[in-house]
Amino acid sequence: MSKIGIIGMGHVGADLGNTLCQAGQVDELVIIDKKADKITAEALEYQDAMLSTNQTVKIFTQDVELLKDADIVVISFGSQSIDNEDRTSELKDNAASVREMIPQIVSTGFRGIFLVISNPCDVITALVQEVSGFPAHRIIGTGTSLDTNRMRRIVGQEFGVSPQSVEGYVLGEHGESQFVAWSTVRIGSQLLTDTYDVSQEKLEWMKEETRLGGWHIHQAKGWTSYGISSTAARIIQSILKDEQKIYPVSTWDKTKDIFLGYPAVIGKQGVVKRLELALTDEETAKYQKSAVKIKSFFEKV
Ligand SMILES: NC(=O)c1ccc[n+]([C@@H]2O[C@H](COP(=O)([O-])OP(=O)(O)OC[C@H]3O[C@@H](n4cnc5c(N)ncnc54)[C@H](O)[C@@H]3O)[C@@H](O)[C@H]2O)c1
Repeated sequence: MSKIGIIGMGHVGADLGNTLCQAGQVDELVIIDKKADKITAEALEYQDAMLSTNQTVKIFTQDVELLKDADIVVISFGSQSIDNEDRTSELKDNAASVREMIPQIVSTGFRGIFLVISNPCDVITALVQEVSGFPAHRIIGTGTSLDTNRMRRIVGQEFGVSPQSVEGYVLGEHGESQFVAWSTVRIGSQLLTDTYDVSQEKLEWMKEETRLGGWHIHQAKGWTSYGISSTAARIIQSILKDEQKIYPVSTWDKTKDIFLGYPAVIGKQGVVKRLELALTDEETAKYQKSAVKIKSFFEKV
């Protein structure tokens, strides 16, 4: 029996709930939002849609107490204040929501895993850990997993291969200081920078396109949701099925004492272990810069 809670059922939370229901990925779903009418409507929509896909997921609404025995609680609340190209503009409102909601969830006796999507993702993940008091391995932010998918899409397009055959990671902040760790990027099993005649300008352009990936979508439709909800669904599956798959999630780095995007093995217990990448000196410096930035925002909340 698997049970997932989603707190914050806007574009992202609602899409995630739909993804989980359509795939029959969970047995029970508890959905919570400040907007009670929207929650009622989403529950009805999920039930209507599941008739066509022949899935059965029990939907519960607006009851925090039911999270007591949930496997995972997803944090996807948001504020409307997101500024173009600055995810940190949501910090004040989302930090207030963490302080309002996390103690309520913890006081139910919940002992599962928090999966954090809300922005600024790394800072909110760190705050959820601090407020919950949970061990760091049970707090996971989606981190740079979506950015990594965007990088794979762009590299695949540029080099004429399926993005699914592109491996590698975007690391650091899910935000402006993120970077592509080119020392990890492979097409097939071949290192991109060794195998292809690729200029520094081209690498820089692909990195910028990756960073701007969310904003291109955001500018046109006002939000992004399918990419992050399917990414979150994959992480949820790795936890529920103890798959031990590797995702570049926002995870606690003990040497930096903060959460930021780095590949980790994800299983039933949350973060099983972090990889040990052999980054170049330049990449190590960029990772450090991201850590300093996230920490400085964390210290403000
Ligand atoms: N990590 C990523 O890669 C990624 C990608 C896309 C969006 N996001 C973030 O996800 C969050 C949600 O985005 P969205 O587009 O769904 O926003 P949205 O504005 O559509 O929805 C936010 C929802 O949260 C609810 N809410 C706010 N405070 C709450 C609280 N204290 N308790 C319960 N519900 C609360 C609101 O009522 C609203 O329904 C934002 O922070 C956004 O920046 C992250």
